[in-house]
Amino acid sequence: MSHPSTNTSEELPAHPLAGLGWNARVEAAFDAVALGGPDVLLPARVSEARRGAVGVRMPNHETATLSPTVRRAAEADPFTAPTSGDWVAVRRSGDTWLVEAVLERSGTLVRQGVAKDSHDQALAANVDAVLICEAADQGPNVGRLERFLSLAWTSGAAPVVAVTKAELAGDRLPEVVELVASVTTGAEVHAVSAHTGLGLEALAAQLRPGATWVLLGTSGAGKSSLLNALAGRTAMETGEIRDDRRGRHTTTHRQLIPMPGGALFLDIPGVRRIDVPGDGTGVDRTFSDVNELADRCRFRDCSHGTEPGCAVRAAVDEGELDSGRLERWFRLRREAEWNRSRSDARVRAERRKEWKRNTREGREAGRLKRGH
Ligand SMILES: Nc1nc2c(ncn2[C@@H]2O[C@H](COP(=O)(O)OP(=O)(O)OP(=O)(O)O)[C@@H](O)[C@H]2O)c(=O)[nH]1
Ligand SMILES: [Zn+2]
Repeated sequence: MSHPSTNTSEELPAHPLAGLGWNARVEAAFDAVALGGPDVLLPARVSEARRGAVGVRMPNHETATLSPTVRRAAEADPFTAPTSGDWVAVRRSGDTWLVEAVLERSGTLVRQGVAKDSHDQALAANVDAVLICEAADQGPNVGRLERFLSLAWTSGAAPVVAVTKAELAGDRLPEVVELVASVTTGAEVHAVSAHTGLGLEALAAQLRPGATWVLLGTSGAGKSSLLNALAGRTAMETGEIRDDRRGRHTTTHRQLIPMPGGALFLDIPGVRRIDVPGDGTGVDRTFSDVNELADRCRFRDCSHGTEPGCAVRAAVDEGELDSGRLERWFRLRREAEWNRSRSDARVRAERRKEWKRNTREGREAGRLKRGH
């Protein structure tokens, strides 16, 4: 029996933000911006990003406006704008809250900027795990899965794959799961059904307290249904409800959704197009099996075409590597390369602009060009 005066760590009250994923890393990031400054800053977590403002939990729901510094930084590079899941430092100013800083992120899901001059966008920040949903009755589409996996791995968060609507696959389920598992190296695959409850307990056991999750998957993959089944309540609207309300005004509602075991789900905007990030690490990780083979090729710079001693081609010939997977690896690597070159081009263009603004030569160049 514990005595009231014994003050063991178990008896310390939990941090008021513990239920929102507050941990030692975030605390250190907060201290780095909050200590020593003239203002009293408080930590808060972004549940919903809007233009010029954010919905936050601290832990009660509040709205916070972006401070001029944060707004200017977001205008210069939208990637730095506070997004769902971000931890921010806020300050009371009159009767509003001001976001004074966005704390250092870990696990950021990136929407690759695709236009030549476009910036990457942060879809969700401080994500620990990504739950990728692929419906059992529609394929599965392994190419799409590899794209989602690349996106997840690049973020630094750990992917888990849910083969949803598992009961619809009937006798084919083992075959479907095997196909999914064959392209899911280094991540768990769970066959689940929101309707029958199949696999939910095993998946729920993965949702560790304080961990932040994001759902990825195409529209209709069963993400909302799965989330509701795991939560044991209606936390997100499913397809049927939305169809009922079609035509009526709907708000996009982004939230931090608490789960029974203490994990959180971030409800992020649907990812329609999945462009592989220019940072190729996610593609490398997704295709780690192919990369391991490539390490055994005779030539370091083997293109896995017609070179002698190519371990990758040998694996295809021996039936150990699916030729379709090899083709998809080539394609995603090319795409990542292309996206990287585009963002490099944007950075170069911005540096040139900066140089023109800041240097005397630049000003002179401008004057010469204008002819006075
Ligand atoms: N048979 C069966 N149907 C399911 C299951 N889970 C979801 N569905 C159905 O699949 C449809 C789409 O489910 P949602 O949960 O709305 O899918 P979503 O991925 O959230 O869709 P978006 O919000 O558009 O991205 C709905 O009609 C669900 O009833 C399941 O386990 N079994
Ligand atoms: Zn090779």
